[in-house]
Amino acid sequence: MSLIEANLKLTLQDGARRFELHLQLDTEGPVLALFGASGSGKTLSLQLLAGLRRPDSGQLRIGGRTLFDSARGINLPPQERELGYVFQDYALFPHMTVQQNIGFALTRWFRPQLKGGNARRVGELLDRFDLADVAQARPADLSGGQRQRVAVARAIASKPKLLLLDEPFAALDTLLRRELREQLKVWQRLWRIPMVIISHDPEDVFSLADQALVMHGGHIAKTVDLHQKDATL
Ligand SMILES: Nc1ncnc2c1ncn2[C@@H]1O[C@H](COP(=O)(O)OP(=O)(O)OP(=O)(O)O)[C@@H](O)[C@H]1O
Repeated sequence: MSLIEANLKLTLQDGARRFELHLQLDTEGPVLALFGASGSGKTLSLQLLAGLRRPDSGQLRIGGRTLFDSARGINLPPQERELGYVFQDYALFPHMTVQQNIGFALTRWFRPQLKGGNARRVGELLDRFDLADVAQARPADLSGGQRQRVAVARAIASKPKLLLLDEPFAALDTLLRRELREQLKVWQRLWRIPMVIISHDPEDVFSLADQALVMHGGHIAKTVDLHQKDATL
């Protein structure tokens, strides 16, 4: 079965500036890289998948489930899409501790305490992501690498069907980048969560993904099977 089946259109207009996005893909993943020049439409594409922006028209199915279909009037809100999102700047809640950030999706405003299986899940993530020592710290008191690990742990806490990562290594130096890339690979294998990763870095693409979607001017200009020996982007 396809992981993502999308045929989505969106036109953005701001004065004389106009951008037409047409995201058309049918892929099994499990790890996809969205690669392309700045302004080619990568972040917009991720926002359409996540439901953070509404396409003008089209259909979207993830794991066989229809999330959007303009003809049938279907548009599931982000919280019902069962997706995890790691934002470029991580977007951690500054007033919450690491533990509360990770547990956020598992709690409700009227019942903020983590109980039973959810508490165990957060404990497991704190250990796995090497964050147990900083569980009670707030994001401002963490290193860049720790913040990134909190963002990934928070995004997978509720066992999403697909994890979306927007430039997850952009804010990190080269050494840390390499280390976290290897970690992400290990986590992906461990939890078997399909992923879509935006990156400018061919090294990320080749080491993490099964398939690269090369975006250009708002559409997918080519799809590259990265398991081919002579694959080029
Ligand atoms: N309201 C708008 N009106 C017109 N064009 C817009 C509007 N908002 C965004 N755009 C354009 O949409 C394009 C795609 O933006 P997007 O953020 O998806 O690019 P990107 O590929 O993620 O770039 P980067 O790698 O720099 O993050 C950009 O060229 C941007 O200028």
